[in-house]
Amino acid sequence: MCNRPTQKYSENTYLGLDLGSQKLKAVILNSKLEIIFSTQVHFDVDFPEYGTTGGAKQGDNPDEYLVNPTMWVKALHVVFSTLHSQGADLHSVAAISGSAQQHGSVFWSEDGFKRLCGLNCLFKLHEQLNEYAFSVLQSPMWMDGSTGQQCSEMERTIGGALEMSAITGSKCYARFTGPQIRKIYQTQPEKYENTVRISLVSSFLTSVLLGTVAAIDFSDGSGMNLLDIRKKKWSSECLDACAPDLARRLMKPIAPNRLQGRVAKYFVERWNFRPDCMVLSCTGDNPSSLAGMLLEKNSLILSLGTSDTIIMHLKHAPKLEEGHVLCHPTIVDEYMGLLCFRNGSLVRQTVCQEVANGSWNTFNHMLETTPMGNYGNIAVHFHDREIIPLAKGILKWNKDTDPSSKQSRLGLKQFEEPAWEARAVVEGQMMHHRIIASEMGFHFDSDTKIIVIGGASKNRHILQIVADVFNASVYETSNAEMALLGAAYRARYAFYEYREANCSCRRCKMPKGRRPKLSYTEFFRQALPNTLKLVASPTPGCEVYEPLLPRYEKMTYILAARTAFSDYQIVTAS
Ligand SMILES: Nc1ncnc2c1ncn2[C@@H]1O[C@H](COP(=O)(O)OP(=O)(O)O)[C@@H](O)[C@H]1O
Ligand SMILES: O=C(CO)[C@@H](O)[C@H](O)COP(=O)(O)O
Repeated sequence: MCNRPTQKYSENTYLGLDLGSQKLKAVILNSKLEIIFSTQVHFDVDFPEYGTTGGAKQGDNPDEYLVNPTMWVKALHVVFSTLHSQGADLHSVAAISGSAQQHGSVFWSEDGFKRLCGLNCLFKLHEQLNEYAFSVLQSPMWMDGSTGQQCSEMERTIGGALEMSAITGSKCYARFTGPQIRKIYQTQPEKYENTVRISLVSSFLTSVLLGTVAAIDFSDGSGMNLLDIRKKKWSSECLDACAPDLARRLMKPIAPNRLQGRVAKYFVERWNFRPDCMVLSCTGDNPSSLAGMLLEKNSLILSLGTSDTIIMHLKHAPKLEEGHVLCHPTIVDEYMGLLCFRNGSLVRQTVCQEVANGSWNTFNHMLETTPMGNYGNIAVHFHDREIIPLAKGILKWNKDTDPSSKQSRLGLKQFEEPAWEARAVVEGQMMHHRIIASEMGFHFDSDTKIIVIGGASKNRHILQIVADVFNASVYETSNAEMALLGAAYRARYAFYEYREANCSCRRCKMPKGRRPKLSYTEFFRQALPNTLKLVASPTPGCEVYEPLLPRYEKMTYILAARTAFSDYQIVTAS
């Protein structure tokens, strides 16, 4: 049923959305930036009809991870309906923004484009943006690692991995959208031909809110191997190396702080949004987490969501061999560094299931009753093909394993105690994160602050291992949902900027450069209390990890060599 808009609301509010791997979450903040409404949809649990595990379905090839985009549309409908039925006054929402898993893509058909522009409030969103709206119904999502061939082809055309990284901030990575688009173009050419627009998951979210296809923002656009991150334009060489007639399908990219438009009439008529409700570009979940934090020097964010990621602020864009440089989501012409580890929460969850019957309490008890260093028992758990290094498999060593022996390549079948398995998975992951972050140039010292966010950051036992392995203090924020809050904060700041630009008071009539407009950071430094809380400090004796780090690294080399060899065998066999 369509609603007739009411015109009164008590205060302006701000809506943030986060379309993560496993859930769609929403939050409404009041003018004091307090959460007044929130809701979420958990895909695996709430939508069993889509048959997802961890928010995706495996394709024919074990490295393929796919999502039917109509699931996300349905989730959006359910989230808005729930907020409305909770009694949220959606007429008070002055601005909306969102965050979404990075790299995934959505392929709009011509029919879908028309349906999006003509949404009818009498029907549900997913009754209109259904299977006819998308030319590709199995969209690749960030966990997909099946485009090794396309990565090599694109890099070769551009002049090598370093050249690709110099332009786009990253060498080609299998989950990045450019190689994924190339794979669709090569393997399903008729579907590519029938695609009028391509969105990232974040710009798909913006598109549904706007009722037309939205531009891709620079920050999330940096995760495609297509954007020149310094010139802030699509790189014509990269587009040509990817697929034909791509610029039209992607449209011009846009600054993350640019307003994309007003909310679609559909939302006004169906859920009583006000017609002038502003829609700011949605962006990737990692940039959005950075927007949710005011990071100090020496701090890095460790996000323990579905993936584990490390996020840091960079003033300039270094040229890297591994890892990613992205355009900063809130500071023009600055950058962020990102490392992503595919084997994060889902691996911890699997081991928790195996050794503790899925109970985090039992798992935590196991962590509590085992010592730092785990008596020398180390495990590498790359259940899925890891991103850095490209390696898949599980390898376990104990203190007696000789790295130069033949046996070290096979490792142990299992440890003697289930509790050692529990500690080994978490310690191994954190050793891996530390090694790769150091290789990327992050210098850990006694001033280092690690700020943890994401689903697993509520687990204090895991956080203690983070503090010990990194030998650094670990802080949590009062709300671990930083990507979600970052979205709502960006909406809040966009409304402030808009007000400042359009205010006609004497102060605001001053010539531009003299107006004391607050930057994003200044605005939130004033508006937000310091929410960081120390939750774990390194335990005396944590130097025990120093000799374990090179052993762990050696184990990852063994798995990487094994993976490269089996890839080589597949290529030569075909
Ligand atoms: N108490 C806990 N201990 C460890 N991990 C947890 C705990 N609670 C939730 N998690 C993990 O958090 C993950 C989800 O994190 P979240 O940030 O919500 O995901 P996303 O944003 O990627 O959809 C789950 O896969 C789960 O394993
Ligand atoms: O691929 C990346 C970053 O490069 C992932 O971090 C995705 O952005 C998914 O995020 P989560 O759902 O795991 O938080």
